[in-house]
Amino acid sequence: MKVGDRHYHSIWLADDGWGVEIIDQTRLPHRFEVVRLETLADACRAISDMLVRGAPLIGATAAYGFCLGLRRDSSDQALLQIGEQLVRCRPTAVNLRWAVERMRLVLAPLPAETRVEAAYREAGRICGEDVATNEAIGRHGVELIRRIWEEKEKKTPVNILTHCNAGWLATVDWGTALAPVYRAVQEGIAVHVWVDETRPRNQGAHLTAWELAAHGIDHHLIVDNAGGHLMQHGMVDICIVGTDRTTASGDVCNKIGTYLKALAARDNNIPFYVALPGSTIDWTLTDGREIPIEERDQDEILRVWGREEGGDLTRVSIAPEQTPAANPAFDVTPAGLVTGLITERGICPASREGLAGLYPEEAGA
Ligand SMILES: CSC[C@@H](O)[C@@H](O)C(=O)COP(=O)(O)O
Repeated sequence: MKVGDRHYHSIWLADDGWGVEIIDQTRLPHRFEVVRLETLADACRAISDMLVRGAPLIGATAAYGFCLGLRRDSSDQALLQIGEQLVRCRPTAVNLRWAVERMRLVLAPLPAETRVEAAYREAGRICGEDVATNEAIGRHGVELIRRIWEEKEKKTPVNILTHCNAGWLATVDWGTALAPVYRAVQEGIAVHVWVDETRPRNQGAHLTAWELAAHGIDHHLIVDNAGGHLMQHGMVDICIVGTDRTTASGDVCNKIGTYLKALAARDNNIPFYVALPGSTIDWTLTDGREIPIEERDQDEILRVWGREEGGDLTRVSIAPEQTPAANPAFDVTPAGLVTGLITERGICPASREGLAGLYPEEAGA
């Protein structure tokens, strides 16, 4: 999507054809910095330290991490070790495992000396498919927004609430939850987005707001606790969020705080949709409580990053020095609270039957 006048993807191959370039998302919105990855360790650090984040982009980075690792050693043993190292970087987003398994499956049968080239080809394919998938999510999801727009007789913008960042920065392009929003804007539908700040890492304030501002899309940043109030006062027409892992029965695991938004939406009869690519479905799980929830460093809660008036980036403490913090990074919204799942294959109920209808080959496997 757009950064200034240029069209960017969130990850791309450098001009030399082997280095990998990413946007350092820990520096946004204050600095736009491109970082070059040259080794498997670089890719692992980019994922664990969240220079890249968002389930689909984590998967894409892992695929390129595989390429970088294989440049050093493309033996059978390395193939296993690279995958294991990548999978350990972050536990919740299943796209990481999905990408690693896909790379292994393609590369394992090949002679070692041909693996590097094949790995780059496959990583490129994963990225290309991600763009097409998210574009399709946008095409299906926009119909929900259009329906509300027509119900409002096209008189006032459709108010969409979103949590965390499930925009183009979280994928290779387009985003999942924001793809229908971008599409709506392209089709001339008036939208306004309520952007949850998304403590503690503020992906809403730092990334979603930045993306929307760059595209001139009407939005307001709100604190995480404001959503329920806005819903009670008729100021939210629809919630659309992303997911890091969806069970075969439609439970969705997303950024911490998503569940509370789903509860408030249910209490206020507001449709609550989750947008996802097929690669985010974990067909091995039927109960969201089995999803591993990442526990991150307490520092993310106890200190906040910001820009001083002079322009320098700084970090300040916001709690007493002796206060410990607990930092679960994701929560699970049970399928019963989800109005529907927006996928690249269409929209379905958040249920085993709904998902099986769209992905019969996976559900039956
Ligand atoms: C299309 S992204 C869906 C999710 O990955 C997104 O909503 C999210 O929770 C990201 O969490 P993050 O911790 O920033 O990686």
